[in-house]
Amino acid sequence: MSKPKQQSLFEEEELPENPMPWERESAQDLYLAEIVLNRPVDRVFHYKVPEELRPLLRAGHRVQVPFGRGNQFAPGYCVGVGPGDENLPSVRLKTVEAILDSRPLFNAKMLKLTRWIADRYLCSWGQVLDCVVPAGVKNQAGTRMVTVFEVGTADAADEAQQNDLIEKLPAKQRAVYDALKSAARPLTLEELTQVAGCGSGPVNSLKKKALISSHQKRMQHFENDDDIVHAHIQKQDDLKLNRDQRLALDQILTAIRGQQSETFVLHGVTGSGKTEVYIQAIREVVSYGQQAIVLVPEISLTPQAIQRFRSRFDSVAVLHSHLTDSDRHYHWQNIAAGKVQVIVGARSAVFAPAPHLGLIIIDEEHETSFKQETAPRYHAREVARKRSELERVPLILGSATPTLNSWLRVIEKKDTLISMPRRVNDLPMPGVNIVDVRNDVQIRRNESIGRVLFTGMQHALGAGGQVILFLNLRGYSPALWCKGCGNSVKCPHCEISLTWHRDKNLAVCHSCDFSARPPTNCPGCGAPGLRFVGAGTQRLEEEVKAKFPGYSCQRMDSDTMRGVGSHARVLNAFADGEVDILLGTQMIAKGLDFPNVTLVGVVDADTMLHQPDLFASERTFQLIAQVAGRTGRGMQGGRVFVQSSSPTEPAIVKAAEHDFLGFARLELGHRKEMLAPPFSHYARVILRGPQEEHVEHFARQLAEILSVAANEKQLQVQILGPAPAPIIRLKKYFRYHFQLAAIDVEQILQLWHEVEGKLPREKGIEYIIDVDPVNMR
Ligand SMILES: Nc1ncnc2c1ncn2[C@@H]1O[C@H](COP(=O)(O)OP(=O)(O)OP(=O)(O)O)[C@@H](O)[C@H]1O
Ligand SMILES: [Zn+2]
Repeated sequence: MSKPKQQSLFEEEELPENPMPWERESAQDLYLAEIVLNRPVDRVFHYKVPEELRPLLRAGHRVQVPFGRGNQFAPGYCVGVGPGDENLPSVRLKTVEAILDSRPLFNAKMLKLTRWIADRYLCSWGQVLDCVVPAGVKNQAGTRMVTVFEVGTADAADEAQQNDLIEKLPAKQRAVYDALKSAARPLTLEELTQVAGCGSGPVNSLKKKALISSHQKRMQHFENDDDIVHAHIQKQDDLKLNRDQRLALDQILTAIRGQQSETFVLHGVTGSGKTEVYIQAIREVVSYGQQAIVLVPEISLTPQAIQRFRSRFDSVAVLHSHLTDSDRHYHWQNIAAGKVQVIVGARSAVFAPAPHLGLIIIDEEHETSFKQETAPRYHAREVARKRSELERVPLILGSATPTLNSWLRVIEKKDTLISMPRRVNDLPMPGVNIVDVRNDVQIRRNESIGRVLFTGMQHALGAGGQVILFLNLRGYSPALWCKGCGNSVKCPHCEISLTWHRDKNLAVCHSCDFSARPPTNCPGCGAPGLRFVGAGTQRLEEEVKAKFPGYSCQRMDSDTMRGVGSHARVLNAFADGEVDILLGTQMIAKGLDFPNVTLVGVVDADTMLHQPDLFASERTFQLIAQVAGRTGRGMQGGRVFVQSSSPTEPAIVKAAEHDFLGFARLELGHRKEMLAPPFSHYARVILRGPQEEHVEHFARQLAEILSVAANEKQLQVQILGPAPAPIIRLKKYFRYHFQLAAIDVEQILQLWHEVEGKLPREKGIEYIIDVDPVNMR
């Protein structure tokens, strides 16, 4: 079952060289548990299971075990139980202390899935299991221990004597006794005194007489029931599918009915009605009593999106980041009990403990937020793929701009393509104009809205339409620039320019949250008169308000959307037409469906383009195509203006032409030439430490060891680098990185396993490995 070599704790202890014969008692008689812990080392430890826990302990349980030399108690996960085998000396095995949950948290399939993640993303099984269980489940949030009472005790006197006692009870005690006797379950003191109409005195007296007993019981007291058991929502009928939707659904239904773990790449242009296909596919599995998981990017968990699911199904659990621990615990239990039909959530919802999973859907499959940036560094799409295989259920990857990764799998016929090339109701795709702003007088005057976009906005607003403006930089000015030395002011902890936030008059680092009053003189050369250059969303908002005084404008970025519910408020106001112009960052780029939006402006298409990043082109294409897709969703049509200084850049041109296929062909061509992903796999090793030379030196050392090992073991793994990371300094640490590259990811994994235990350590330097990274900075 488990891949890492099984070792047990006693190996860490000082053992007598040769155990005495009598110590070598038959290991066969022992009942052992395999336990993994939330530590970076991927090892399975053996523990003895005490007699009283034998009938209870199962694989998937969370347990308490003594660990390490000091035998401190630590939580662990039981991944197997059974008789010991003769190869395992029984001496010095430690004993499982307690089981922490009433039921196992993982079934056999989830154990397999998590084991796979540990292997695939080079982390420990314990880390994966610990990441899967929400904190609220671990600390049993929303529950508490209470004392409950029931009649009778274990050491009760004989019956005649007891009856005699009961006969003679004073009225109040008698009332308590009778109330308990007729109760269907044990009662808390509060309940009991209420039913019997007395204080706690009679209860205590009864206890002394051993006529009633008490014990501790864990009870739920979820506070946010109202929020979770959402107010009754007007149910809606499913829509009548158009031809493309029908064909798409039919293919999916065939896979569902055949219990096939097929992966579908649902490539549907923006506004083609993908959600309706998801919903009707879910309808099928729900009719069998099964559950569906729908993964969406966190920022797409808009009220509008949630409403779409809640108005169609009776029980929908939405797992978003604002949930309290107690909400999460509540959801986890309901999902595990099979009471939830549809689970909608961000990345981690891929682990929802649905007992009879029927379908997994990932909407906006191209979003980078499906990759986790801390250990375990899994990609929810790949985890979903594996889960679909283990559970034998289909997986749908939906997007208007699929990743090249998924697209290559389609070309190689590993996944099945479903195309929805038309918008619903035969609405045309919006016309897109690329506006070359290099000679625009307004842009040259340092404004953000050029002449063409300005005229377009006037026209659209004048005709009663709404406008969305997209700019992927928050704050007022992304740089404080010194005329004297030509440098911009950097964060003292990171190699990153500070952004000026005018509302609070702070210079802020968007990487580490450092903030300070902007300096008046250049910290580098001391010259006075720093200039604020470039524009972020705050400055754009100011410009819009000045240029369009008669219209209402709302900014949406992570600065304005801090409060719970603020997202919903703004989007509702926009839907109701109270807001004419919505401007913001990525937050407004995806999934929004407002038919009255007749103009979209991409204020600066080049921001993502000039990043030293393998994926810059792909991301630029996706973002522009997605933003452009927010318009022309109603009968009034729509138009898009894309302001750029690189108007011939293929990613921008192809997005303007709504030509995903053309873009994919072009970009895959480049990647193939470089043998870059998706034609190969990368694993990125990132090192950091307080001193640059040390980090660089250590990076070279590690790269060398890996290179030698690859040669020795004849593994086809190339080492690219090391080099300074694009952000060379972050949060006070210097950073270096290198890539392990291979056609077959297994070769990388094998190489890492080969050297992992033998890699040297260097004081103060930390390193991590990120398999199939999406973040190259
Ligand atoms: N068969 C149908 N008949 C009428 N309207 C439909 C039908 N299917 C979907 N719609 C409507 O079309 C609009 C667009 O659908 P939806 O938002 O699902 O598109 P999408 O493909 O997810 O787009 P995007 O990729 O831009 O998010 C929605 O308002 C939806 O209610
Ligand atoms: Zn910083």
